[in-house]
Amino acid sequence: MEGEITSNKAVYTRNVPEDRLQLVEIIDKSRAKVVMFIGDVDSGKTTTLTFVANELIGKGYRVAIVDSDVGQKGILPPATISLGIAGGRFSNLNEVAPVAHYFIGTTTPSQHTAETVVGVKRLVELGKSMADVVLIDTTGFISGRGFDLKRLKIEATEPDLTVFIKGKGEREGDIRRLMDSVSNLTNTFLLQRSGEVRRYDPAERREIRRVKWRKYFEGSRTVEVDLSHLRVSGTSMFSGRPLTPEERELIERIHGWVVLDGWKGKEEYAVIKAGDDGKRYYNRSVIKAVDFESLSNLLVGFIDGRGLCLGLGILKWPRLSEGKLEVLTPLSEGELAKATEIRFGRIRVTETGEELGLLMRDEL
Ligand SMILES: Nc1ncnc2c1ncn2[C@@H]1O[C@H](COP(=O)(O)OP(=O)(O)OP(=O)(O)O)[C@@H](O)[C@H]1O
Repeated sequence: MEGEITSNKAVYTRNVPEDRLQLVEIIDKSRAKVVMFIGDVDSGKTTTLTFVANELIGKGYRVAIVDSDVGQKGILPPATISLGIAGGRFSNLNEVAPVAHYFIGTTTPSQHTAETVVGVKRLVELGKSMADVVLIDTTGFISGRGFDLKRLKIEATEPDLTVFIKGKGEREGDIRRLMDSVSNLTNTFLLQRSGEVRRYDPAERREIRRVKWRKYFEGSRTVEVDLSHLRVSGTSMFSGRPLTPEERELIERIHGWVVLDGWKGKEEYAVIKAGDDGKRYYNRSVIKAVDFESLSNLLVGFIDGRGLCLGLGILKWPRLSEGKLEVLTPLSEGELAKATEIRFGRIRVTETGEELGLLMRDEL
């Protein structure tokens, strides 16, 4: 089973419906530069994209792939959006060499719409400058907020062609509505759903992710991150001025917390407190209280001066009084030296791939 799961679930196959060949012809004839693939969960998006990419490579195209399927990434690392350039034919997205990443910090885009759109846009632009055609893989999140997300991605990247895979059951209507709503922004093409697609339940999807996390963090080591050298983003912690002893005492007295560290921003406070007392009644727009435990094994990203993600880390131990973080990362000294920023994610995960939980966006 492990052998099967170490590769991505989508692999190259020629056993695809006829309309995929028609699609390749359209891309070739129209010289489409940006093509986005949309469909519901397990509808065959990645399998279709892999087929189309290989056909185009066979025709001599230099193909870039933007993998924005954050829940089931083919191009590592997980929880980012990645740009890869195919060096030649490939059977599996994980063979495509990554050239740039954008940090999302979690495996579901629902609370990170803005980051997802910005990331896809930036990597598509980069891909356009490096390849003849950019193929964009997306998540199967297409209803509710997912509907808006897909629309926004299309508005931002202006694909020459957007490929939809026919939905099944109630998803059929979602796909039709989405297609209608963007038909003034992009050319659209509706593909049949392959009879070969197979569904993966949440436990199987988690298991596939577990293997990928483990692969990414293999051979990692703990490094000391000095916060006086790196900017912190993705959280209201570590910014503003430190609390005065009086403020700390007052907050502790009012709320009955043990405050480990805290900062005063323009108008709001952020504190790290020991233990979760379960109290949620305080006004979070005034004070953001972070449980120390929720920082353990939190995913972080190392960001370079261009705002792109160099790689990931797992926060192992915040040494608050020293202004330092101990972070497990596979990045080399040379790569870490390019980081200007450390960004906080919203998933807790171990280096063996065990997902300990997602955090709400406003929790940090
Ligand atoms: N033409 C095909 N022949 C054989 N298997 C297929 C075919 N199309 C899809 N599958 C299988 O169906 C499953 C789902 O396909 P795929 O991973 O491409 O879907 P997806 O829409 O990209 O999924 P996700 O929602 O995770 O992004 C995979 O196991 C894949 O191998």
